[in-house]
Amino acid sequence: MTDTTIANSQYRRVLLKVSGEALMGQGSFGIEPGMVEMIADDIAAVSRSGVQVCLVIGGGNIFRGVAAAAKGMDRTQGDYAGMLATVINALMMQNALERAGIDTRVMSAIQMSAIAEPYIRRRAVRHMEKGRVVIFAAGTGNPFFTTDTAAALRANEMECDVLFKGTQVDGVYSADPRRHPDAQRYDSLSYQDVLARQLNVMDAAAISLARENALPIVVFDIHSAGAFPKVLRGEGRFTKIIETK
Ligand SMILES: Nc1ncnc2c1ncn2[C@@H]1O[C@H](COP(=O)(O)OP(=O)(O)OP(=O)(O)O)[C@@H](O)[C@H]1O
Ligand SMILES: O=c1ccn([C@@H]2O[C@H](COP(=O)(O)O)[C@@H](O)[C@H]2O)c(=O)[nH]1
Repeated sequence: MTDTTIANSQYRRVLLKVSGEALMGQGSFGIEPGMVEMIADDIAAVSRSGVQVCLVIGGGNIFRGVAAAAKGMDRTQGDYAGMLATVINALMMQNALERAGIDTRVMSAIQMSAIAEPYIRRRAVRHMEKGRVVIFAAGTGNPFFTTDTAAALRANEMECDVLFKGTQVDGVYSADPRRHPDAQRYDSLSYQDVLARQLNVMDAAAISLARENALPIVVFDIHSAGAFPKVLRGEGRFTKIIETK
């Protein structure tokens, strides 16, 4: 069934960055299938409304190169392992979306022809025009980056209207709210504010890439059912990062 309130949304094409960590649900590692299903149902509702959707999924629930490097692993090798973690998450999400009746394609930045299409920009656009949800896997394909940067990069390439970052927190705060419970949440901020105040909700490369194309970023908490359709309608708590004159 089409949600007409979403169908009337201001957005034509959007990229949702799904936190890898969110897929853990109540756990502390890996994937809780119920959580993937819940997020997939939300994505399905938005896709059915006619908004074109593409996804980048993090890998922090499985592997982060920087954490492995802190324990002595070669950073580059660790980053490749992290990118493979995002492929696992992408396949899980593809399966959940298909069970929800949504056509999907996984496109990987690292060639893996048995399980995913190679990333080709024009093909990705075409898939979305046909109503398929495209899941971009393996980040940028390069070490020393994150999936936030991959999300900003693909959102620019796909000419998305907005990048939604669905994460653990309900917006950008004056300091990390997990460590500073008294931190203040912002309703909106400029790219420059985020960079200058070192508000580490996203890495600087991602913010800079978004600023290049004046791509708005909306940070919201993805942990509850209906969170994605709700933020798309401009409801609930979130922070918008935009260019301010
Ligand atoms: N100023 C800030 N405002 C909001 N969150 C912040 C801030 N500084 C740091 N954070 C932290 O940033 C985290 C979100 O970014 P992070 O890259 O860790 O996760 P993610 O991208 O959602 O997950 P993954 O890397 O698994 O995909 C939040 O959980 C929060 O603790
Ligand atoms: O372009 C990229 C994207 C990711 N990585 C590595 O993968 C992990 C998981 O991604 P998160 O953004 O942390 O969820 C990341 O820590 C990197 O190790 C990468 O190298 N390049």
